[in-house]
Formats: sequence, C-alpha cells, structure tokens
Amino acid sequence: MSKLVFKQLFEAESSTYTYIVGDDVTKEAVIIDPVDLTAARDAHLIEELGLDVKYALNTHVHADHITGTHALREYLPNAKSALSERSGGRADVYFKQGDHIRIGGFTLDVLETPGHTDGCVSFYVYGCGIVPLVFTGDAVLIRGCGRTDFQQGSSEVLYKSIWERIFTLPRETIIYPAHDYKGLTSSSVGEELAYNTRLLKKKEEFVEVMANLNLPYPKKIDAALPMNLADGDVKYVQNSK
Ligand SMILES: N[C@@H](CCC(=O)N[C@@H](CSS)C(=O)NCC(=O)O)C(=O)O
Ligand SMILES: [Fe+2]
Repeated sequence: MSKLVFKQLFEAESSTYTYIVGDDVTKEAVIIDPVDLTAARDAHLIEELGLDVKYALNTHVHADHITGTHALREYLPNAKSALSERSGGRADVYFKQGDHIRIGGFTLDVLETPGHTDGCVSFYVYGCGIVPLVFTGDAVLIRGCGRTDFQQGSSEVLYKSIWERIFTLPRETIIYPAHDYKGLTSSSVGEELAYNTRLLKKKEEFVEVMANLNLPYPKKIDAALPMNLADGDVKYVQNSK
C-alpha cells in the first residue's frame, strides 16, 4: 500500500513553510507554497526523492514573498502551477471548492477558506489510512489566523470559513500553516479548538481584535503582489506594463 511522502520545509526570511506531499509508490507529488528563494533547494530534494511533481500549488496570492512556482519550472518542467480561480492570479490550472487533486493513493480536497484574501484555499489530505492533514495557508495559523487588513481581507468572512470548513474537520486532523513566527511547526484541529484564544472568541469580539492587530505591512508586499498575480514571472509583469 502507498505510504505518504511528507516534507515540511522552511524559508527563514519570510518564515514560510513549503510542503511536499507525495506517494512513495507512484512517486506522484505536489509542492505547496514554494518560495522563489528556496526553489533550487526544493527541486534538489524532489530529485533526490525521485518524485514526479504534478502541481506547484499556492494556497493564495502571497503578500510577503515571491512564489517559487515560476522558478521551479527550470527544474521541474512537468509541474503545473495551480491557484484558486477566485484569486484573480495567473496559473496553469485553477481549482475551486470541492475539487479533488489525486496524488497516487492520496486525495487533496480543495476547501475554499476566504477571509485573509478572497482566493484563499486550504488542502485537506487523506487516504491509505493516514491521519488526515490540512494545509491551511494563512487562514488558520497556530494559535492565530491570517490578518485581514489588505488583499480583500474580511474578518467576518475568515471567521465563517474557519468555523465551517476547518474546525468541522476531524479533531485529529493535523494542521500545517503557511507560516509560524514562533518556531512552532504544526497543530491539530482539536488543539486549536482548545487553545486558539483568538478564534474561540465570539464573532463580534474576533472582528474587534482583528481590527486592532496593528501589524506593519509585510516588507516585500509591493514587489510580491504583482509578481504573485503573474505566477512569479518577472517577464510577464514587465510585459503587462
Ligand atoms: N513580518 C512579515 C509579515 C508578517 C505578516 O503580516 N504575516 C501575515 C501572513 S503573510 S501575508 C499574517 O497574516 N500575520 C498574522 C499574524 O497574526 O501575525 C514580513 O514582513 O514579511
Ligand atoms: Fe498571506
């Protein structure tokens, strides 16, 4: 029976987690939220593991780093970039709520989880008897959640997404976020339901907290947004001017 290939990779400048998920028998795999700065490292690991990456997936149009989807093409010519059709960004293929991405014996269900951005999705992974995993992007962060003060953010929408689409998953589901700023690497639905003091508030209180986070804008936002809307391809950005 297939076993899951799973790697959690870190990019320190933006505190981003990139994930590789694959099937050790068929060797089919995806990479989730790759960063341009670490594309060569990730591609080297994929080659060492003998994986055939079908898709380079983004959970959303990132504001803090440039996606690695374009950079990875140099190493992985068969990998298609993929993004939510609600994101407004460019990609080879688009996905939407309820789509299933098959990777050997495993399935990734696309869960639309807007609120941090309009086009945010999470990927719920199951199959072959594994404890399910969910890659939440910047929707659920460990003991927190994504900010809602730019990129069509809405605290009300985020709260609904998380309570309807993430906190209803089995409690043992392991949560893998797109970032952590304190060195934590994973959580679970049950753990967040016990300790995520921000999301456990009533909706009105949550909205109030989110309106007062007072976070500085990500350092790379001005460069990252146009690049990521163009799949990380600087030539496409220049030609569209
Ligand atoms: N300092 C970082 C950006 C930090 C930040 O704004 N993180 C985002 C996710 S990346 S869009 C966020 O939603 N944070 C929520 C929180 O509670 O920290 C940089 O300059 O890049
Ligand atoms: Fe984000």
